[in-house]
Amino acid sequence: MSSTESVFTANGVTCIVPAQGESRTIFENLGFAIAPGEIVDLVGPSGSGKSSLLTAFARLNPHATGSFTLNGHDSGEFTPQQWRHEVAYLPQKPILPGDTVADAIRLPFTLVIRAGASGLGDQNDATNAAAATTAATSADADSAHTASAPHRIGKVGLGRKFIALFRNNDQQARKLLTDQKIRMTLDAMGCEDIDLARPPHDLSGGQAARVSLARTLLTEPKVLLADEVDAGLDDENAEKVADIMATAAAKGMAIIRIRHRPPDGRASHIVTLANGTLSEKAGEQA
Ligand SMILES: Nc1ncnc2c1ncn2[C@@H]1O[C@H](COP(=O)(O)OP(=O)(O)OP(=O)(O)O)[C@@H](O)[C@H]1O
Repeated sequence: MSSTESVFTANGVTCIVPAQGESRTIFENLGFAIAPGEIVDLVGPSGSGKSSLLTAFARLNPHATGSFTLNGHDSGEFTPQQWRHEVAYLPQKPILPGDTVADAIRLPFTLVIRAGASGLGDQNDATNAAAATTAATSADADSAHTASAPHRIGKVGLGRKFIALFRNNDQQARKLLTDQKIRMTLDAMGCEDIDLARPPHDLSGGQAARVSLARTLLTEPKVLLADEVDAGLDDENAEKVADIMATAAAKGMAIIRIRHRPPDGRASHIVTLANGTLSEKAGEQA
């Protein structure tokens, strides 16, 4: 694993989940590090704990413990929201509420304004925006891994709340993140095919994956944790998603991708999680 000039490190990471009234250790005392601009692919058998590890890195996994640093600063120096701004978790299934694609992309910024109006906006906008993105997009992770976030986004609970907040604050969010800026950002990512005025539920799977990725990248995390975001996509769309990430990495973002697809030549390292152990085999570099 990378160690020189790491932007992110993890040490002593352990995950113990409840299992039929007892507990089961998924992995124990794992270490990991990644440098700015690196793409590390995390692979391994189904159920080996890849998602559990990524959600642990994002401090979203209540069953995991460990020490984490960002640019040499211990995670304890950050609030969970600040941490998730810098270490952003992107789940496999895009969740894009709102009437239009532009609204869906603006969601984190809309929620920032809402937080400010409620007197909760005591951190900077980007931090809140990223935290909101995580909250809005990590429903899968929440349901699987986060005991402290019992609401599901969707037809009930948090979903409606987000949409209500979204409508209330849309005007201000439009000023913070204009349609023009969104258009330029999407075009720069090779997403010229995505119409901002379209309802998000009309998007193809590949388009939805790219919009979800674009939304997270707009909040400028230092580390992106991408949990199988190319699963279920055809090769062409998987390539587009990979291109967008490679461009972000070229600008310095550290990216960890859980992947089940064959290597695509973009990873700096490929790390396998199996039987509770992380290993990087010689010759597996992409
Ligand atoms: N909250 C939880 N409660 C109980 N068991 C859990 C919980 N979260 C994860 N597990 C179990 O931990 C193991 C690892 O799950 P995880 O989703 O991290 O694996 P994975 O490698 O990402 O799998 P896949 O490749 O199929 O997505 C699985 O056996 C899963 O059932």
